[in-house]
Amino acid sequence: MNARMSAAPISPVASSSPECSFPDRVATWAERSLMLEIETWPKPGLVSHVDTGSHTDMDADTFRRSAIALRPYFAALVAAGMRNASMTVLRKIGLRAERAMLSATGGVNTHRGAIFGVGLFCAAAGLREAGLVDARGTLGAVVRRRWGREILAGPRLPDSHGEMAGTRYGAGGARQEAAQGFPSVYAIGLPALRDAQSLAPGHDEAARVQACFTLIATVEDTNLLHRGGAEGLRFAQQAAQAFLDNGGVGDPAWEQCAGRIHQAFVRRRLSPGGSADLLAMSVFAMELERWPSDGSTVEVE
Ligand SMILES: CC(C)(COP(=O)(O)OP(=O)(O)OC[C@H]1O[C@@H](n2cnc3c(N)ncnc32)[C@H](O[C@H]2O[C@H](COP(=O)(O)OP(=O)(O)OP(=O)(O)O)[C@@H](O)[C@H]2O)[C@@H]1O)[C@@H](O)C(=O)NCCC(=O)NCCS
Ligand SMILES: Nc1ncnc2[nH]cnc12
Repeated sequence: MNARMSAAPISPVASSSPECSFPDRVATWAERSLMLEIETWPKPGLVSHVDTGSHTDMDADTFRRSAIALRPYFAALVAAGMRNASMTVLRKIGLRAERAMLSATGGVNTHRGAIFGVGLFCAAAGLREAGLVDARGTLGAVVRRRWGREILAGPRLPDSHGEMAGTRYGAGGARQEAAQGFPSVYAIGLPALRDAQSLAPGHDEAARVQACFTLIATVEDTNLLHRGGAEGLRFAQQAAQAFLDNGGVGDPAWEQCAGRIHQAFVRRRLSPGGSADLLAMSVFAMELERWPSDGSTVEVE
């Protein structure tokens, strides 16, 4: 594998500075996870530091401005989790974050799903740090146990792309993924990241590409259903699976192969935004789910 140097420097995680609070440390990593997702190419149909994929209204800088704007809201979600806040409270913070996102992007929806998913992971990190739940549980398990029922019962956005995909195709979307504890992160994205990084240490961008394709091959992404219907979702999943069956990033010609698939998505205007968010969440979990140093294990359900 030959990794590509990121085009833009990623701000160093401030976790080493002693005066940095726990919410700030987690928010720094949440912002960095969104930045690393953008600094990954090729991601079929998606925006990266190389090109804008299937989009004409947003580019890498749009996402970077959004990620920077969201950082204080991720910190607020961590702090809310430390206070054992309800989903109603988290939702209010999330809606303020969405307004900040739209202000930073000139009205473009870059990260609504990521505000929800990464935001829930931030709140779960706070709840776990406060000792209010079993420290051995994953962030996903904490989300499922503490807020899963409220997420499913909570208010819905009747005209959202996700709701329309749910009504038309029966897709569970982001809400179902969250209520189940983000199985796509723990059973698909995170293992793919770890396996690829162990095969080729230091080639982190290639590992993120591998994880992205692995997610697209499996996730019922409502963005793909919104833009391409059931046929578009099937095309995307089969194309991603073919890349993996051919060896993924372990194949010497992987970048050319992945680039061709990227262009095939662009020709069809397909954009797996949900898989992009789940990739960012998998990167986030890589840091937050470090195996405890005392040798005990993190409970992965
Ligand atoms: C709970 C919500 C996430 C609402 O979800 P819902 O499904 O009702 O509607 P959407 O607004 O469509 O948001 C879902 C977004 O989640 C991502 N996603 C899709 N499939 C999955 C999946 N299987 N698992 C996980 N996540 C998934 C995806 O987000 C990304 O794509 C975005 C771009 O979206 P869009 O603009 O529609 O796509 P385009 O193709 O660009 O549109 P056009 O150009 O064609 O117009 C972007 O959002 C990415 O993040 C889905 O979009 C949540 O919205 C909600 O209720 N929020 C309220 C606040 C809150 O509760 N916060 C909690 C804080 S802890
Ligand atoms: N890189 C990306 N491109 C398009 N939509 C996205 N949603 C989240 N990340 C994205």
